[in-house]
Amino acid sequence: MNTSRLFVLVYSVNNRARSEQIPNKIRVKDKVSVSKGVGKKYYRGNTIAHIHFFAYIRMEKQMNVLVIAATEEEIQPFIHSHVEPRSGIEVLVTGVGMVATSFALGQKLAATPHYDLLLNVGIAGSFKRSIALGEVVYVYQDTFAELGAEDGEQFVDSVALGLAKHTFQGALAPDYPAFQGLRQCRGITVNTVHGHEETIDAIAQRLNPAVESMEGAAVFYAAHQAGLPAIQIRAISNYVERRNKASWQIPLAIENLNRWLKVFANSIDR
Ligand SMILES: O=C(O)c1cccc(C(=O)CC[C@H]2O[C@@H](n3cnc4c(=O)[nH]cnc43)[C@H](O)[C@@H]2O)c1
Repeated sequence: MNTSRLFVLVYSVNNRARSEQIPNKIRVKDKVSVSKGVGKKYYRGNTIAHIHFFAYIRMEKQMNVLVIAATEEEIQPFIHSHVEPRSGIEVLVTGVGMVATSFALGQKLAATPHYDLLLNVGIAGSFKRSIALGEVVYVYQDTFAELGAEDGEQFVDSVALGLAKHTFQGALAPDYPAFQGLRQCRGITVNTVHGHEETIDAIAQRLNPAVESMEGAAVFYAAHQAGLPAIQIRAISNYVERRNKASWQIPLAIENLNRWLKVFANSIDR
């Protein structure tokens, strides 16, 4: 259960009653300069006000999160260990790639549009050797990297063509321990995983992404269309390089991703 605190302050200034709701403790401390007791006086701007009533209310609200993954394999440990109906977490397995993701998520949101957060999780490739294999990262922006046209050697993106937006932002992370200390990365989403030195150099020069997946931008796009916040969390399974599947560390990435998911679920389930 996600809880939030609400302060209700009823006070009078020059015998005229006023009230306000103050959504967290810090702001109360900021605003109430003398005391929070009934009958006490405190300063509001230049005016002395008289407090009649001060209540501290603990509100409880279920936060509904849709966790979206391309394959069941990527979130199997989490599915089996944690998700309970009361936690407010639902899982959607879409299939690999932006087309499968868009269709599955579009269908889901048409049937159930009530989510507070869409959370895209999965493994991903990294363009940066400074990111360790297995590291869990927060992808704050994602681009449909192939959306556009070729003009000889040049790539003309869909915005330059006047056809479509190609880059979408994720939401700001909630103030949960799970998000603290995560590396913030820019991502690209592709149909064809980069595996050729020339195209890897070209995309690094054009967009300088940190990570690559096959679904991220599709989730951000769907969230944008539906008016819902979306967050993308990826665990790095491989470097983007000439195809070398033997060096991919999928089990490590899945293990770390699922450990992160547990911490996240505990945050919203408190
Ligand atoms: O065996 C291969 O060559 C191969 C080619 C494409 C994809 C795969 C996967 O197993 C990907 C499944 C899943 O993982 C994400 N992912 C992981 N690494 C990358 C990457 O370097 N570039 C793009 N996506 C990646 C992706 O989101 C898929 O859903 C194997």
